[in-house]
Amino acid sequence: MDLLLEGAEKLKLDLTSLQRERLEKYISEIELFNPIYKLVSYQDKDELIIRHILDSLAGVKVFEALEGSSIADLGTGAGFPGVVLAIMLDRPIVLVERMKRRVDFLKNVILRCNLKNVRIVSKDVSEVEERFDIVTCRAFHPIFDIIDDVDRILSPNGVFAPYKGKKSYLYSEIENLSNWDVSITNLHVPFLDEERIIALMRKKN
Ligand SMILES: C[S@@+](CC[C@H](N)C(=O)[O-])C[C@H]1O[C@@H](n2cnc3c(N)ncnc32)[C@H](O)[C@@H]1O
Repeated sequence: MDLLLEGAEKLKLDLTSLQRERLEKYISEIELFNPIYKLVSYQDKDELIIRHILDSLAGVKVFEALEGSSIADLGTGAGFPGVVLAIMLDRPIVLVERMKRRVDFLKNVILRCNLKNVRIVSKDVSEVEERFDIVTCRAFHPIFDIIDDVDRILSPNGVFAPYKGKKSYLYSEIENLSNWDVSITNLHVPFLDEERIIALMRKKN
C-alpha cells in the first residue's frame, strides 16, 4: 500500500476518493514547484509525505472536534497545515502568508485541487483585520511573539490551536501567558518517531 494511504489508515482517517485525489495532486504540485520556489524542506517524496502531509493530517481529528467554523492558518508557507485541513474539512479556511512566491504557489494549488473552501490573505499577520473561530499555525513564530495578533483576530471564545514539536518548547513559549488556558493533545505522526502535539489555547474571561 502506498505511504499516504497507509499513514491515513494509521491515523484512522478514512479518505474519500476525492480527498485522496486532491492530496496526491497537492503532493505532485509541491514536487513540481519546490525546486524553483523553495517552498518546503524535504529530501525525497517519502519525507515530504511523512514530515508535512501526515504531520498535518495528524491534527485533523482535533479540528473536527472543535466547535466553530472558520479556520485561519498563519504563515502557511506551502500550505501546511492549511491546505491539508482544507482538503479534509468542510469548513472555510484562510491561508495567511506574506511571501509572494508562496502565495503564487498557493493560488495554483487552489485551482489545481479545485478547493472552494480556501481563501488566501497575502498579508503580514499584523495587518489581518478579520476574525476567526480557530487560528492555527505550524513552524511559525514562538507563541509569545504572536499571541497579541492571535488574540486580536480570534473571535470571542475562539481557540488558538498551534501545531508544536516538543512539549518542553511549548512550555517555554507560554510560561508568561497566565491569561490563557492551555490543554495539550499528543499527536502520533505515522512513520515518525518524534514528539508532536497540538496545544489548544483559550483566553481566560
Ligand atoms: C517556517 S515557514 C512554515 C510554513 C508552514 N506553516 C509549514 O509548516 O511548512 C514560515 C512561513 O511563515 C511566513 N511568515 C513569517 N512571518 C510572517 C508574518 N508575520 N505574516 C505572514 N506570514 C509570515 C513565511 O513567509 C513562511 O512562509
